[in-house]
Amino acid sequence: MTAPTSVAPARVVTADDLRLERVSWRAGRRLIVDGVDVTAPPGSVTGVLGPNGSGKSTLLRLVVGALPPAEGTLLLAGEDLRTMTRRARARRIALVEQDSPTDVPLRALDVVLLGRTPFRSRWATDSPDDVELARAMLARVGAADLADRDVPTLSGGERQRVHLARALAQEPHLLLLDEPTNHLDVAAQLALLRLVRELDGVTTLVALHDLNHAMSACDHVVVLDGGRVAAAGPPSEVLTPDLLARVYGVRADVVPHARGVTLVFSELDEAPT
Ligand SMILES: Nc1ncnc2c1ncn2[C@@H]1O[C@H](COP(=O)(O)OP(=O)(O)OP(=O)(O)O)[C@@H](O)[C@H]1O
Repeated sequence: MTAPTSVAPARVVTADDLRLERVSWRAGRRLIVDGVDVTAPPGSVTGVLGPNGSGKSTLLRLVVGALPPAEGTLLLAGEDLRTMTRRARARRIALVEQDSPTDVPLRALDVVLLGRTPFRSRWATDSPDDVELARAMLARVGAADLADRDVPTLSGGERQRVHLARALAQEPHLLLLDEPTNHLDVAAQLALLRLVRELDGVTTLVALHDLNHAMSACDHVVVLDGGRVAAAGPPSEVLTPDLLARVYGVRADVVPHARGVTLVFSELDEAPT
């Protein structure tokens, strides 16, 4: 695996702001996402946090249009996402799911080229520009050497990078990442968080379990609990020991170090050392 390189995107993309107002989604009679508000300014990184089953993935799937909201307003640069065509949404929004399909019999480069589909006419083949962009995005996520590998033969972390490269090749205005550090080793996690921070012209919504990653990578966080927003704002103001005890049921100690603070977790009833 080669180290990530800093290849600039081929085109400058203008980030869009995202506004969700009172967005809800039901599975049967159960409210899974319950009146959620999110405001993500252009170019910002917003962390979507919360315990297992709190509604993070569902919220991302509502934004990308994979699920129809039951209620609420979803605006991308002021445009109603509910009335946008699938193709128009795909030209503006890219999603990397938690476990993207892995059994497609394609080379990694071909998977990345799928990111260009919304910009091509139906029968057009890959243009040299598209291939160049796809290779640049593989390089950007440190996976240039995987271009000719068959995706089913890749490891979990390698596939994760290929799917991220596919999303970047889509040149999205809004990038949705669901647990992007899953499967990645510690160096690759840090490289990914740096890449997310350094992306120009993209607004990012990222579901994360690692709250220290949220502290270092996000401008804002939205903490979900049972489908509702429990707290929202800058991570250092939101991720307090009180909030973490209430929402996650854990004790959190805020430990200062040379580059800021780290949250150290223990079970609530564990005696302090
Ligand atoms: N299609 C569905 N039908 C029924 N229940 C669903 C459906 N989709 C999601 N749920 C339920 O909604 C809740 C929220 O799921 P979601 O995947 O959004 O949570 P999450 O916060 O992303 O969880 P995790 O951190 O475990 O990935 C869960 O209890 C899940 O079982």
